[in-house]
Amino acid sequence: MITLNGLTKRYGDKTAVDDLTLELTPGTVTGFLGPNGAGKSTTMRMIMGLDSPTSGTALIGGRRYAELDRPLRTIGALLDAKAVHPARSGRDHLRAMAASQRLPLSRVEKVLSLTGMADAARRRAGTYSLGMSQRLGIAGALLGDPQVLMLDEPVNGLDPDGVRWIRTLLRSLAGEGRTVFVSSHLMSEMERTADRLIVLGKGRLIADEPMERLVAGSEVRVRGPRLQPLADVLPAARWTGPDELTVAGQTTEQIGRQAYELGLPLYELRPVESSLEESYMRLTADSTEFGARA
Ligand SMILES: Nc1ncnc2c1ncn2[C@@H]1O[C@H](COP(=O)(O)OP(=O)(O)OP(=O)(O)O)[C@@H](O)[C@H]1O
Repeated sequence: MITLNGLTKRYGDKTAVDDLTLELTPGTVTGFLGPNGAGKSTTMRMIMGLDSPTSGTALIGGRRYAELDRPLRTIGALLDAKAVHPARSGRDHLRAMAASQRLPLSRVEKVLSLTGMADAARRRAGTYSLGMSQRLGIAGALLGDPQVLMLDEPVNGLDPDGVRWIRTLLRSLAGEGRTVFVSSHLMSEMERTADRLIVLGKGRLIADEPMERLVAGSEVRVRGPRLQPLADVLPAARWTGPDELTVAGQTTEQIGRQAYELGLPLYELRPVESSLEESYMRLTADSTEFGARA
């Protein structure tokens, strides 16, 4: 469990993370989204004690990172896959991590095989591709068999097999009852992987929703031979075909009743699922720091 309470980080007059309060629960993959510069990495760094909050707290299982005894056993994180000594082999890197926290060396072999890195473990980390570095970073995060996993952009640089591997791994870790917190810019991937989504914009929480609610139909598609009277009474309706209207902000029940009262036959009346990407673009329209303005 990760608990953020009023978490805030200011750099000079810039507020990178603004009064963030939320709880990340076990057994769930929580996706962390937001435009570039929204404050995702800063939030994760504060959870790991790498940045200190200006105010508020970030607790893991009720304690600050610095208060954890052998933290790798409580929380595993991948924040920067390239933060590995390039001359060290993957195996030696993990062995040093294990030794630093008195973890059994058998865990090193276990996580190497879990991440598909056993064959590459003897090579120097400096020769790894980005995908292999990501796998080594995930091996490090899993080393202490922690209940909480936090991964910043873990699918960056992975090929489609690697992306699928991460998805399956994160789902199974949450299935074992762990808390999984993962940031990504890949919407379609988040849609398949996460149960819950947290969206940040300019440091502020702008959405915290179960995935199914974010992609649930927020518009209704109506088809029929004579829809003009319906279009006249529904200001939020727009024509999306010669015999088709798309209506925002109304339920199928409300529209069905209106059509009945106007005596209009309908061929089709159904909620339209929007993709996560569409919902995300709507939510963050006002929060992109670097977006092009028309
Ligand atoms: N050490 C720092 N000094 C000054 N400003 C910083 C520092 N670290 C981050 N920032 C600023 O804080 C804001 C949030 O940055 P952060 O890296 O947390 O965003 P992000 O959501 O992770 O972005 P991205 O998706 O691009 O990785 C940005 O405006 C960034 O420029």
